[in-house]
Amino acid sequence: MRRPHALIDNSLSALVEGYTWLPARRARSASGVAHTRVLGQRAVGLCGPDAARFFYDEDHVRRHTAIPWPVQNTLFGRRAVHTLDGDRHRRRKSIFLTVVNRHTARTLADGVGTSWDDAAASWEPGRPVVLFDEAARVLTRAVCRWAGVPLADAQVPVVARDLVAMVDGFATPGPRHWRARAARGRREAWLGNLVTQVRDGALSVPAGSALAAVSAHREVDGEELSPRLAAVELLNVIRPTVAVCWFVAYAGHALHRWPEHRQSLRDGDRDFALAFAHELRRFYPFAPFIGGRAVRELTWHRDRIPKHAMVLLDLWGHNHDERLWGDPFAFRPERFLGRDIGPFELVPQGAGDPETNHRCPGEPLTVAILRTLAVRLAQTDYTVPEQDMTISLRRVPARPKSGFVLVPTGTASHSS
Ligand code: HEM
Repeated sequence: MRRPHALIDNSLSALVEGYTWLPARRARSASGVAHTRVLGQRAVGLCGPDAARFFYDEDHVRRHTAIPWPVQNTLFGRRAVHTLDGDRHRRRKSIFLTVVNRHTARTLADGVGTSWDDAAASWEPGRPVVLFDEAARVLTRAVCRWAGVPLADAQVPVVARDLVAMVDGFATPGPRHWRARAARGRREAWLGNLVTQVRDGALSVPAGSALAAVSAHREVDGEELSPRLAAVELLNVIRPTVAVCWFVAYAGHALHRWPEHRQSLRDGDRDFALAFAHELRRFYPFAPFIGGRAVRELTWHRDRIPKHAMVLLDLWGHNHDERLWGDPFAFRPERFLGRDIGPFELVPQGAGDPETNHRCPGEPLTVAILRTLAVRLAQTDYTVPEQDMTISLRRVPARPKSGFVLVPTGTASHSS
C-alpha cells in the first residue's frame, strides 16, 4: 500500500494551472491517483467511471464540510443542497427534482427560444453582438419567467450580470471573487424578499414554479427554509440556468471552428442537435472537478485515502480520457448519435443518479436549452469578425476571451 508523505500544499498551482492541474498530478503517479494537499488539507484525486462509483457511495465520501467557504460564498450559497448528506440531502434535493422534469424542461426551452427570438429581432445588421452576454440576458429573462420570479425587462441586464458574476468568481481570489460575493448578497436579499411576500400572500406565484417550491418546502424536521436559505436554493435553479450561456458561447466557437456541423442544425435535425449539445458539454471546459470528504480511512485499489481527506473527482480528465472517448480532443457530435449515455459515462454535471446522489438535477434543462439555442444560432446569418476567442484552460471557469462576437447580416428563418 502506498503511503505518500511530506506533501506540499498545491492550492496555488491549482489556481494557476486550472483544468490541467489535477490530470497533470494524476499523470505523475503510476496508479493515476493524485496525492496532494489543497487549502492545507490532504487531498486525493481520482478519475474514471469506477472512481466515480466509488466517490458517489455515501459510505465512502460525504459533502458536509467539504465545500470551501469561498465557493459557498459565491457559487452555491451557504448551507446549500450541495453541502448536505443522507436524508437531509435527499429531502432538500426534492425541491429540484420536482421543479425539473422533461415536461418543465421543454417549457423552459420554449421560453428560451422565444426570449432569443425577441432579442434577435432587435439585432441590427452590421452591429456586433457578444454572444456570451446576449445569451446570459436571454436566459435570465426566460428562467425568471419560468421560475415565477417577477422581473421587469429593464432589470434583466443587471440581474444577468450578477448571476454571471457569481459563477465567474468562484474559483479565483481578487476582484472577480469580490464581485461574485457582492452579486450574491444582492440577489439573496432580492429573492428572500420575494419568498417572504409569497408566504404573506402579498405575491401570487404559479403552482409548481421554483419560487412556489422553495417557499413551501419543509425540511426533514418539518421546518420551512429561512427566507435567505430559500433564496439560496432558488438561486441554485436560476444561476446555473443562466450559466448555460457559457455553453452557448462555446456553441458559437464550435460552429466557427467546425462549420460542417452547421447545416444539420440549420435543418432543425433534433437528434443531431441533441448530440451536439452533449459534445459541447463533454468537449468544452466548465467544472474541472468536484470534491467530498472521506468518511473513514479508505482504500482505492492500492492507494490509501486517509480519514477526512478531501477526495477530488476529476471531471475534466474523465471527459477527455482517451480510453473512454478515443481522440478526445476532436469535437465530434456524431459520437452521441443513436445511443444511450451511461450514468457514469459523460460527467460534465456529475455522475450516477440525481435522484439519490449529488448529480446535477439541471441536466434536462441544460440539454433542452442547448438543443434549442444551437439550432437558433445555426439558423442565424452572421459573420465572425477578427477577435481573440482563445479559451485558456488556466482560467476557471474558462470562456472564449472575446465572449464570441458575431455580426448579424440579416434575419434567418426558424424551423425548430
Ligand atoms: C451550465 C450547465 C451546468 C453545469 C456545467 C453544471 C454542473 C454541475 C456539477 C458539476 C454539479 C456537482 C455534482 C456533484 O457534486 O456531484 C452540479 C450540481 C448541481 N446543479 Fe448543476 N450544472 C449546470 C446546470 C444546472 C442547472 C440548469 C440547474 C438547475 C436546476 C442546476 C442545479 C444544480 C444543483 C441544485 C446542484 C446540486 C445538486 C446536489 O447537491 O444534489 N445545474 N451541477
